[in-house]
Amino acid sequence: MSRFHVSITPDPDSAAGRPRSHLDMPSSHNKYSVLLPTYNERDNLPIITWLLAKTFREHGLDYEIIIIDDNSPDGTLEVAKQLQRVYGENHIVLRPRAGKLGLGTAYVHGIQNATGNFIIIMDADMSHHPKAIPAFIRKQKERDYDIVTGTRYTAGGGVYGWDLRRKLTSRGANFIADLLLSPGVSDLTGSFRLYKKDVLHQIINATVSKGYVFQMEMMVRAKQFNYTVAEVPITFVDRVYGESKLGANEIAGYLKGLWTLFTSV
Ligand SMILES: Nc1nc2c(ncn2[C@@H]2O[C@H](COP(=O)(O)OP(=O)(O)O[C@H]3O[C@H](CO)[C@@H](O)[C@H](O)[C@@H]3O)[C@@H](O)[C@H]2O)c(=O)[nH]1
Repeated sequence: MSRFHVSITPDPDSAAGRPRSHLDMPSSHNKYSVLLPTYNERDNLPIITWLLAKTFREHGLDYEIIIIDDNSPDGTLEVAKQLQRVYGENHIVLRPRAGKLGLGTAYVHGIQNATGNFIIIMDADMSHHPKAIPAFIRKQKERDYDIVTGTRYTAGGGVYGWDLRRKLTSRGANFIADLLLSPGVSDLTGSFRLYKKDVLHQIINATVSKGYVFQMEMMVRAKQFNYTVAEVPITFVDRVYGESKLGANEIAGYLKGLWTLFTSV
């Protein structure tokens, strides 16, 4: 007898009598482009890529993963190239840059060659789990929302693994942004979001910030353009491998960007 035991878990969708996904139809022609900005994510990239591919495949969804690496010294790009060989060029697209140019411009760079009609933006460090993506897509389809944004700060959402300083920084950044600009979203600094591509194009063209404040400004612009925004609770789990790039410079840049927006919008 084999020493290996294979356990087959019933598909929750078919168990519930739902159609076997394409995420509950009807627009199965949709394609999802995931933008993954990376800086020193060598250890995280294979895991997140595998989980993304698994999630999309299980639901019969068309997808591509666009990796925007800023010449990471840890060799992230080499890992990305290997993953491209495994998953294929149609599923892994490489959009490297010559140096560390910040998160905001990484998204702009990534979207330029995206072929999906929907764009998903998320971190590559496993703090955003791909298993939440079906909930984003279902929510989008509910009322054909322009944007679905993940929120840590609502019932069902949460943050794990941060120390008190980091929690206060995040809460403080949200509180100040909400006070000054009130874009009507409960998690302004989160970066796990689904956009219609045309919507994201217009928002990005109007967005002037660089770095981490970019996420917050995008919600301000969405409100200006009257786009419909829905929220999905997410659990943010602090990275296990590698380090956060959110240092004092990024925090100062955030506050400066916030003030510039407040005085100009
Ligand atoms: N290409 C590129 N990628 C970058 C850069 N800086 C960061 N990244 C990538 O952007 C993602 C998030 O960066 P982290 O530095 O790990 O962010 P964090 O501290 O976990 O911050 C999280 O919380 C912030 C506050 O709530 C969020 O604003 C942020 O987006 C993120 O979700 C990771 O995939 C990281 O590799 C950069 O300059 N260039």
